[in-house]
Amino acid sequence: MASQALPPANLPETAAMHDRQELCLQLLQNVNASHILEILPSKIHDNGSGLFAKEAIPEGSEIFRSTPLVTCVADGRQHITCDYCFASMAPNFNGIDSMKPTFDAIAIPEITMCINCFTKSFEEYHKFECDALAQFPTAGFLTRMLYRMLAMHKLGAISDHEADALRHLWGHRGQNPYGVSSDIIVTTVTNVETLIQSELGDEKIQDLYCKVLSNGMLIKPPGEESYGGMLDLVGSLINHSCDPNTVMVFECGQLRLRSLKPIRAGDEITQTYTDLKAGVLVRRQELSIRASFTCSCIRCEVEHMIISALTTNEGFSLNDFADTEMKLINLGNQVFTYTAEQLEAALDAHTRAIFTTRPWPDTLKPIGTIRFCLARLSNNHLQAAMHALKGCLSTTNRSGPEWVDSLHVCLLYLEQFIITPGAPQFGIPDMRRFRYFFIGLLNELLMQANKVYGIGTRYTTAIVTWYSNVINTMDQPRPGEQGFVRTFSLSQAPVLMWAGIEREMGVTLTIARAEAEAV
Ligand SMILES: C[S@@+](CC[C@H](N)C(=O)[O-])C[C@H]1O[C@@H](n2cnc3c(N)ncnc32)[C@H](O)[C@@H]1O
Repeated sequence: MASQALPPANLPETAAMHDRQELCLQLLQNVNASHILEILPSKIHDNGSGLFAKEAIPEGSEIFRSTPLVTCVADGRQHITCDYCFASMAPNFNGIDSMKPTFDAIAIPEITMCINCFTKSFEEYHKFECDALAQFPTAGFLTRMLYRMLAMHKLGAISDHEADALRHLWGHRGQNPYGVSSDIIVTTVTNVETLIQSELGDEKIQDLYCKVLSNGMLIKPPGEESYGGMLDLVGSLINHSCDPNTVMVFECGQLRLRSLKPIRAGDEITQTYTDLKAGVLVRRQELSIRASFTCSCIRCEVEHMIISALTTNEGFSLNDFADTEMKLINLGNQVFTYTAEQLEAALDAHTRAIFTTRPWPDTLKPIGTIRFCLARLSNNHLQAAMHALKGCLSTTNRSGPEWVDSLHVCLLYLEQFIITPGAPQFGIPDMRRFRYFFIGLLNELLMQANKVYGIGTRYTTAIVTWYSNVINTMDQPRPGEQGFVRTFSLSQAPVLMWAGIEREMGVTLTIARAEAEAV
């Protein structure tokens, strides 16, 4: 049912979602939940709401599926990705074919769509959105989501309870949500109002824009750049932690929320709003700019203590450290403007500027990311494999999406080396050992990906195909067969030694843990 006024004014502006329990129940009824959930005052911060588990949820399970209120393709991908179903013409980053959907696209001004999707989107919003966006081709994805929501509102595609819920989400108006200044918000709103000819008026559109900026989330397939953005009403109620207990997966046009660890009845459900491959200072900076808060989760507090101790021992300041980390991240972002030698020299210069007596510790972020950059730039498969392995094993955090991502990228480099090893060199373990190490890690990737993303998703299906192709070429014992765990560990030791990685940074396979528990 269409709402004529968005949103109805039956509560003060400041009322949080949990103050409207009947609305909360309606929102939760509209998602396909596998576990009982509730919306209550957040335990993490003051005033706002949060999503809570009402019953225990095991690790690696689906919590709910929801169709987002609005989705939108990412900036720069408008001409290669369908702006309705997200099918993509772009090659995916790892070249696994089953991850690449195909479609018959039609290009309309500023975006591309599958033929069938065009008809559906025309009815839902395109009728009004298309001409408006053609006059504002530089609009970023969050602004395009605002256009879309206003077009949807005009066409009656936003229900009363959705409009009501939008009203009670946090918007950070006046606090530069997503780092967007008040001036830009006003200009954007004036543009949108003229182009879409919404009858809502400045104030309500500004409010809605701030809610889009504060609650819009990225759609990011595993291991790839973001495809787009979405606003999901229940998803928007999930607060941030740098040690989150859930992950959002976008699959078949739907948001799937999955548990990353066991969640007890009464626990608040959390997700990350930031890249967990960054260190605490950069994460806090990013969260403060984009989401207007300082994270004080346990992981942040512990990491902060470690860095503070380093600053005292090594004689540099927290600001020096944050600046250097930013410089290293920028090196990684501009990786293709360097040669491997130049990148190594820049890494060395930046880190020596603060760590004068010893190298940047291997487990301190963002060294893992830089090692992957070195792997990318290496024109020698052996060097690339060594850098990638060091990058992958530089973290002690061995679960969740970041670990899946690291394992995946590392395995691509190891596979290249195994296929084209080059002339044997002194100190390199024999290829048989390398293969056992590789298949053990690939099996680990499969098990971790199933847990994080769920069995049968596009990603895990592609990993299954990869694993099946490789396993056929392997000698026995294979993962799951008697003797494999021992063979893996005998193979891992010389590989780590060759790469100069401490033995204790090696991988304990999930199947090894299961085997040990069974004894
Ligand atoms: C997407 S909303 C989350 C739901 C929000 N609590 C509500 O009631 O609508 C994001 C906002 O919640 C607050 N928030 C989320 N996680 C937080 C955290 N860990 N610490 C402090 N504030 C947080 C911030 O104000 C952030 O901009």
